[in-house]
Amino acid sequence: MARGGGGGRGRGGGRGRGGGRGRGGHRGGRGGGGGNANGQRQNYAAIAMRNPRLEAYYLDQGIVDPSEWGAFMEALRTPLPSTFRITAGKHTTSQLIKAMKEIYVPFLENVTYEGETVEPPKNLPWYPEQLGWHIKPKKAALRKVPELKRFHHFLVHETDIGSISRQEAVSMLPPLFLDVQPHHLVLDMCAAPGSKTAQLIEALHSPISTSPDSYEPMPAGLVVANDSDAVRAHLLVHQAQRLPSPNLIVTNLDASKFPNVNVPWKAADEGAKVQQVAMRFDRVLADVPCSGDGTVRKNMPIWKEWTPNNAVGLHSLQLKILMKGLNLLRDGGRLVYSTCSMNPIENEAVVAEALRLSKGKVKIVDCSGQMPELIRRKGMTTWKAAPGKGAHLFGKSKDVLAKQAAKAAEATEAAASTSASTSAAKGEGEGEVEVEVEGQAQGEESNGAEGEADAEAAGEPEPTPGSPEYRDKLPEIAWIDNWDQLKELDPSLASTTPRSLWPAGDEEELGLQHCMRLYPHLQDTGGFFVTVLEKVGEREHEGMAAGMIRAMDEMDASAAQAGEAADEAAAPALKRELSPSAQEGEPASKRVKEDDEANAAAAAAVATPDELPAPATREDKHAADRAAKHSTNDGFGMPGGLPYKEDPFAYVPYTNDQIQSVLKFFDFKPTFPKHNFLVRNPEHNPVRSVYFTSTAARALITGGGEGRGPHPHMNPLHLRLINCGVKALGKQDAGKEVQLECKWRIINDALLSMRPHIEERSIIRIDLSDLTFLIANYFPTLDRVPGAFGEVLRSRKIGGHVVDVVPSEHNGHTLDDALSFPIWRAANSVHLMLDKQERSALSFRLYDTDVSNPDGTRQFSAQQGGKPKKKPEPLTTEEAMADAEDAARAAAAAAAVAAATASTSSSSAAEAAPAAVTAVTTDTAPTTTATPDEVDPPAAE
Ligand SMILES: C[S@@+](CC[C@H](N)C(=O)[O-])C[C@H]1O[C@@H](n2cnc3c(N)ncnc32)[C@H](O)[C@@H]1O
Repeated sequence: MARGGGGGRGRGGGRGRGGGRGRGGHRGGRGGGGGNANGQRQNYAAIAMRNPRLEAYYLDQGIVDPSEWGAFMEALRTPLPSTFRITAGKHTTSQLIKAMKEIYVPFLENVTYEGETVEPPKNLPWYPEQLGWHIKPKKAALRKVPELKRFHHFLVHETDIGSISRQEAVSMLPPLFLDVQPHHLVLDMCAAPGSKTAQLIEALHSPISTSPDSYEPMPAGLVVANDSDAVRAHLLVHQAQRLPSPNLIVTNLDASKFPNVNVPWKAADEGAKVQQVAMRFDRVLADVPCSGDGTVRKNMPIWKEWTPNNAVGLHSLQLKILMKGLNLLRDGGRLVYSTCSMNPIENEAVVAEALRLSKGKVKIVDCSGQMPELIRRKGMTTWKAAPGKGAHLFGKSKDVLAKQAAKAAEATEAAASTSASTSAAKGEGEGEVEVEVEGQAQGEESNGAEGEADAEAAGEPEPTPGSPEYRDKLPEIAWIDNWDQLKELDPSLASTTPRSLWPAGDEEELGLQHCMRLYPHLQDTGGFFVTVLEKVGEREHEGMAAGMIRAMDEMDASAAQAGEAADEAAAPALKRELSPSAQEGEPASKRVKEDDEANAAAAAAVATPDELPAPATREDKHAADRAAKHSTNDGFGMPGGLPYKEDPFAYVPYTNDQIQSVLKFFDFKPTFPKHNFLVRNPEHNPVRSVYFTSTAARALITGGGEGRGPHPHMNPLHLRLINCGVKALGKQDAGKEVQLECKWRIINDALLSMRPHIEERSIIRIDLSDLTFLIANYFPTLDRVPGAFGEVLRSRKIGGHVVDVVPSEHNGHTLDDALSFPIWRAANSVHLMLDKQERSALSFRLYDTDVSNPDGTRQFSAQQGGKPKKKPEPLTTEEAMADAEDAARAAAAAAAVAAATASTSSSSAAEAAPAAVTAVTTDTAPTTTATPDEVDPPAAE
């Protein structure tokens, strides 16, 4: 098998490749450096995969048995396999599983690269329903070996349209342990770039514990995905478009200050009244910012930047986020705390303190019986802390003093036989020979690689990894026994160091052994930590989503009644307004003034302390936000006090004439949640695009009281809401001459949620040959559309329609499951509302070629994977890996296009072999980054 990067002890040897970019971010690493003890610059690649301080730290911590040390370190120095998940709940799901097992695995069975057999893709044994996969070949092999290249193109394409997600194996674990059900309110506290959010959305719509194909278009629950970094939060919005869901809300807050928000809620009891209640979540994911040393296999700069201090600096924030998550969890609810760090300071120490602070209200769940194929280690019940940079602590720490005394004795003995003294100590203690200590004394941090390099240069035999002799060659770590000792040594440092860094003796009692540690050498993954916590209470409680929906239903019903009554009452008033004689001599200006006063009084009456009584004018749409920023409510706050700049989120009354035209033209059933259309403009009117959310999302967005200025409600301000739901309707211009009954078309992203609510009589049924015609032809004139489909089309009104493609055969190709698509029937032509890439992906799944492209090659969007609004900030920790994947993906895609364009023949074995994949059918709602709005408005006729 070709293992990327080879094995061995990893001292240099040019393995420094792949992985993330050189970024500090939340890791807190210093970067830079690269000079050795003699001031010479070292080759980055030569030191890229070793860090003696990291080894010393983790050997001392005892994170794995010393006998495993060699395997552990070797795994850390070996590139990660590529891993991916097949998206659950899509119509593609079972077909893609089938394609992997029956087509790609056999197809890739006898592939060799540089004389070695390449292992075909394998299932991740612990991932449910065979949805998780990994493949190990080197990236170069993916580019050079035709069979692998072919497979890679398939992965890239399916990833772009959301049928496959590339994600590190261990990063897939937290959502699985969270056990999300369709009725759950889920909070993803630190969500960007969103790989776990995608799993949460999938689980909400299609719990994989049932069937991977079961899909609920609009479940009762909700996923609130939050990230404090505005650019990354927008990146998350962008990523989430691959899995469009009316049940997703994206917010941009410091998770440690996530506010309590009120939502309308009604108990199930008969006669219960709608109340405003603080929202509590059934499930919370706290995948917190961390030092990320578990990602070192992909994130090479960590080798260089790692210091014990990175973890110490994050501990308090991690604890605050976890405590906030537990506060927001309902009784009986479940929270998963995870990091991609192996450091107990960021893991067990945080969980232990949260349990202590929760005073018996929270417990760790023993998940050892779940996913038995997942090889994991128990949580640590004791650990050490090294909170300072340390030079001054070194001389005084008991542990270090004892070791230094021993070393000094050894050094005296050695001095008799040799005068060689390589890196002379200039620190405080005699015999303090570590180069790093010298560096620290000057206020610098070093990873200690220099000392090791010196030893290596001296040609000494290498001791067994993990042995005491091995440890002796590594630098000392300035361990401090407890907070009191730190206070003695450095009162100032102690004043800023939390006591919770150290174990308190109650760790086993707290159940920390039930935390789960994943190490790279166990199942060829990254390093990871995951713990499942449960708040004491009734586990199977229905949660709040059902009550929120009941409340919305009741309020909608009363609003409808009130509306009817108001209409009746308004009729005479309107008449009076229109009749000069009815004004009874009262000047109009007086009436306006009185109305204003009455409105102001009404507004004051509903204002909560959160709401500020400064009505903003339409022009100054951020006034409310600026005012709110100065309020005491943390929910408005952002690090740096950035103003909230989003356009308003306003639901459109279903009585609106545009919405009415949509409901009528598309023939929506009474079951359709017609109150859930939302717009994003100050006028609160459908202008260009209309969005659609679930009812629980509407409850959250419209809760929190009446807003000010353009913002109709307060919760979007409290939450710094940046995105919700799916884009559902796009306005279509059909030219001046054409009178449209309905100017709106359904956007493909939302069709999956809307299709079940459209009357069957309005759906146009077509077969695979008709679909092929639509894929292959852009804007064919109506007279060219063949058969019964052509006849039906010509009889339909101009406007948007929905076609169902029924299971059928065409030219030896089979469509197994029905598909639905939006089309636009223009005056003289018809158009399938999919962009170029969606057509291409669909066509490939159906026919293994692109029938919309004359040369049959795959077509990618101009911007691979689309483009976020702004250039994203450098990514940190584990998702740097995902980012690296993305970069690789983009490059591979470009290479694929170039290669495919250059290739004139498809007769190679690689091209021909997976033809059987044509049995694979497509999903009902393939998604892309470009909406039909942007790609292909039908030509004006
Ligand atoms: C480990 S990453 C999350 C990865 C993500 N869960 C995924 O699976 O794609 C940590 C995230 O936390 C965010 N973050 C850092 N500090 C935060 C805070 N105080 N509140 C919320 N998010 C924070 C970072 O911007 C980063 O996106």
